[in-house]
Amino acid sequence: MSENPEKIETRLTSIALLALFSEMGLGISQGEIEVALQQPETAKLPLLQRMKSLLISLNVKGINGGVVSWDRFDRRQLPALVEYQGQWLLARNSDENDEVILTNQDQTVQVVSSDVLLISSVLWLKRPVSSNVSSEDGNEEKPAARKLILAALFQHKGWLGNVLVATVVINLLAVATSLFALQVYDRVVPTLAYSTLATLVVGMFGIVILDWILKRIRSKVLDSLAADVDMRLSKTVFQHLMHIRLDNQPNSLGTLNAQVNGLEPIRQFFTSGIVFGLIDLPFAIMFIAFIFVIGGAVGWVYGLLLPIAVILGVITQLRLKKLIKKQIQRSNERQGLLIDVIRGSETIRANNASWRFSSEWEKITRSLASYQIRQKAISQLSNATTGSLSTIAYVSAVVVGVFQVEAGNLTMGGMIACSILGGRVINPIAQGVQYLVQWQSVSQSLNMVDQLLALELERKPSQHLLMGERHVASVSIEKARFVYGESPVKQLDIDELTFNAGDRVLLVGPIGCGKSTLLKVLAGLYRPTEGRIKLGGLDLWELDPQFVTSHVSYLPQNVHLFKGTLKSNLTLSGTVNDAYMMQISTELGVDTIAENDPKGMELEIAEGGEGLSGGQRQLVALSRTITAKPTVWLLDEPTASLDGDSEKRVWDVLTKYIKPEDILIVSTHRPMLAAHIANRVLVMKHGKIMRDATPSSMFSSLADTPSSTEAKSSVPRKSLKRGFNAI
Ligand SMILES: Nc1ncnc2c1ncn2[C@@H]1O[C@H](COP(=O)(O)OP(=O)(O)OP(=O)(O)O)[C@@H](O)[C@H]1O
Repeated sequence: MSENPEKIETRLTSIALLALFSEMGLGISQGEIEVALQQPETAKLPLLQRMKSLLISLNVKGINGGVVSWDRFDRRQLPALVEYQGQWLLARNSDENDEVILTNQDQTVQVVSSDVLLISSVLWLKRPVSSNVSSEDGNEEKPAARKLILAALFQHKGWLGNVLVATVVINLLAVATSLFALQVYDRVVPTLAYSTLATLVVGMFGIVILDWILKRIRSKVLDSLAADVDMRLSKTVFQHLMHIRLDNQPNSLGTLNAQVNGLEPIRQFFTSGIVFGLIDLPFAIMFIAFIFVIGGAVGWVYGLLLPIAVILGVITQLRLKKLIKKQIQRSNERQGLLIDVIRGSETIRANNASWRFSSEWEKITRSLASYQIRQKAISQLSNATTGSLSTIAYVSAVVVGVFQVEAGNLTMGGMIACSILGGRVINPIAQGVQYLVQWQSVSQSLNMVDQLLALELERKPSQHLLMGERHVASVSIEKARFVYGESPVKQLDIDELTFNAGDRVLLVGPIGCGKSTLLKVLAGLYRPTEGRIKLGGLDLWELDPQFVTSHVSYLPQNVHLFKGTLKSNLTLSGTVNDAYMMQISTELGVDTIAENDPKGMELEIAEGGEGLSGGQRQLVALSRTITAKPTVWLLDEPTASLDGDSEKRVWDVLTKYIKPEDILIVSTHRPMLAAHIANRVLVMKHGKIMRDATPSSMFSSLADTPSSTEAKSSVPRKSLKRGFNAI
């Protein structure tokens, strides 16, 4: 849409903007706004562009905004500025539903009925809900993913117990190695007592075998534990994903993908990593105590290494925090772009737009690479420093040991035993530092999974679900409003509408008027933001979803087929009788798709339905809908991709299978062919029902009403103006 200069006579004042900015929590003074408003180059710009440059000059970023007419504005998005009696005034919600509180320029307030604002414009600004990995104020959502992991691990406390015992024994065996060295150097070497040596060697041999067995058992237990935890978590997350409210799904596929896949690093960290860390680290402290016992002051060397290494790990972690957050965001953007490009490859080629996506890809990859290089540099610095610290600790321990030997506090054997034990201290400490560093990525992944788990489900898990009547005799709408996400524009605004058994309804109206939205809301795919949808007198959202889907069938405008066979796509729900499916498919002409293929109904379908034409896909979807035997048929442009003959055939088949008591609602831009089965026509505009009449009274004028240019041009210019995305 090109932006026509909008002739907004009403002057934006610093007082009105100040009031709105303070409501939004933006700390901007009136003086700053005055200066920004007085810039001559912006004075002649259309309102939205002016607002944009105003925000830029005020250095305010990340704000969405737009201008809409009051009757399409979602009032829950107040406060906003409303054009009223030649002034922009701050409007806030009042306790009374039909009233709005306006703040005048002189700071007095007036309460007006929302009806008086019907023709007013609304200028709304909003900070988008942060899609960041964690909230800026650190006020994180409850750690659902952490809880899930701990619960999954806790379920295996028997296994964890075994691992614990094995690790304790393995560590104690390490003490035996150092005692072996102590005995050999102090007892065997001075006296050449070979029998003692032989006994010690036999003992050590047994210890080595035991150590080998225990380590094998431990790794097997941990691997199967990890696999089990992974399975449980993936199942929970996938189940959640399958039941998220559709109108609540994140817009970014890259983010969604990362949220689902975020479990991988978490699982690895929590199972193998943390189990080792939790057990090995306390043992490192125990070994330091042993070194104190054997080598006295030598113990201080390792005692000092531990806090230094922990400080190093914490500092590294803090340095990585912001970097990893940005890296994940960029990586999600890249995944989203990739998915978009693969899906839209034909459009990209046809429009010669590859360069645009290539340059976007390069831009993201470049910044991602720079984050990765910086992240690697920080991690490697930490690894190298830990390595050097370990060597310094070893050398220092030897030097201190020499003085201890000189003072007669330590024998040669004791010194070697201390060195062996020192190695057992250094390893877990170095590992601990690595875990601290890894924690940043793991914690970001945890936040991603948390965000996914925080998305509202279609039905609350604890909700008591109702089962309706066997026959659904009516579908009704009561004061239903629907808005997409954070949008301030109501895409559905219907006070009362009832469909009764036997209704055959044509839904017509200009593009984007809300026909598909209405069908999705009626199908229970989108939950109305306000109001209710009733199925057979019961609230659709309190009914068992299986009951809803067994009565209501929705045919989407854009048909999606899945990887599999033609048959598996026709019988998607898995509850369809094969003979019935074949009968419907033959009547619709779906069987002709497989006619020339030796595989017949087992014809392979690629991801997204590749391999079938648009019309063929529509026939497959229609077949699915008819075989579902619904009571309420919601068809969104059912014949848009079909030729004249196929369209006629589809209507004949539909007429045959729709029972007299069923309810049929069809959204269409080509009403004439469907008109013969309709007994009611609804005309929509701006999410509202403008006319509800019989076909006979409507069709004489329909040719130039609903989807025609007249309908489009009759949209008041002010009703929906442009918005802008976060800048
Ligand atoms: N997922 C979405 N997020 C945000 N806005 C949306 C979304 N889907 C649709 N809209 C907006 O909602 C409005 C109604 O869309 P809808 O698809 O219901 O129109 P329609 O009458 O079915 O159009 P058409 O005749 O072209 O199919 C449009 O203005 C559209 O921009």
